[in-house]
Amino acid sequence: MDVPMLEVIDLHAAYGRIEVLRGVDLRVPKGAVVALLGPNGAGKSTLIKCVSGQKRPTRGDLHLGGVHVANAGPEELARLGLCTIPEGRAVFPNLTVEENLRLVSYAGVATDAVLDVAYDHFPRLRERRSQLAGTLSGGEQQMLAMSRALASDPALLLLDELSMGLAPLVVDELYEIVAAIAASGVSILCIEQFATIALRVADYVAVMSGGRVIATGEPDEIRDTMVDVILGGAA
Ligand SMILES: Nc1ncnc2c1ncn2[C@@H]1O[C@H](COP(=O)(O)OP(=O)(O)OP(=O)(O)O)[C@@H](O)[C@H]1O
Repeated sequence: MDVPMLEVIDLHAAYGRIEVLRGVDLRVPKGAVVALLGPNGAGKSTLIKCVSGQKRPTRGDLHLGGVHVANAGPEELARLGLCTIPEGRAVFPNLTVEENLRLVSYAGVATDAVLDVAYDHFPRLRERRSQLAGTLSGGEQQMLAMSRALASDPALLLLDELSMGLAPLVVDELYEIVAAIAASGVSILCIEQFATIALRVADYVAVMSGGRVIATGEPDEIRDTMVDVILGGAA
C-alpha cells in the first residue's frame, strides 16, 4: 500500500492538565483532499497545530511522507513539504500584493517563479499587484495567502477555516482552486466549518468529536451516517 502523505496515530495533546486530543488516528493519502468536520471544541484546530509543529503532542505519532515527525519543529516540517495557511488571512496588510509575494523568496525560491505561480493560479492578483493587501476583499486576501503557500511547492497543505467570513460564491471559487491544487498532486487537510462544502470538495471526510476522530469515509458515507454530529457544527 502507498505510504500516506500524513499519518496520525493515537495522538494526544493537552492544554495544561486538560487533555483535548485523546487518541486521534487519521490518514491523508497522497494527492487527496481530507476535510475535518465536527462541532466547536472537538479539537480540530489543536490537531492542525500539532501537525504543523506549533504544539507538541503529549504522546502518539505523526508521519509526514513516511518520516517520523512527532517532535519536529516548523522548519523541519517545512523542509519536508508541509505548508500551513492559518485561520484568518496570513498576509501583510500594509504591503502590496507583489511585495507580499516577493517576501516568499526569502525561502530561496526565485521571485519570478513565485510571481508566475501566483498569477497563473490567481489572475486577479496580477490585476491588483500594486494594491495594498489590506485593501483587498477577503476572498482576494485568501487567494494571496494561498499563492504565498503554493510558491513553496508544498507536499501537504493545511488549511484552517478557509471560508471564514467569506460569501458563499467566493468560497466556491476558492475551493475550485483547492481542487486544482490537489489535482496537481498536493495533499490537503482542511478544517471546514461548512459541512456542505466539505462534503462536496473532499475525497475523504474525518469527523472529530471529543478529541477523537469518530468516523472517516467518503463524503457520501459520512453524509448518510453522521448527519447529527456534523450538524452539531454548521451546515
Ligand atoms: N490555548 C488554549 N488554552 C486552553 N484551552 C484551549 C486552547 N485552545 C483550545 N482550547 C480548548 O481545547 C478544546 C479544543 O479546541 P479546538 O480549538 O482544537 O477545537 P475546534 O474543533 O477547532 O473548535 P472550533 O471550531 O471552535 O475552533 C476546546 O475545549 C478549547 O476550549
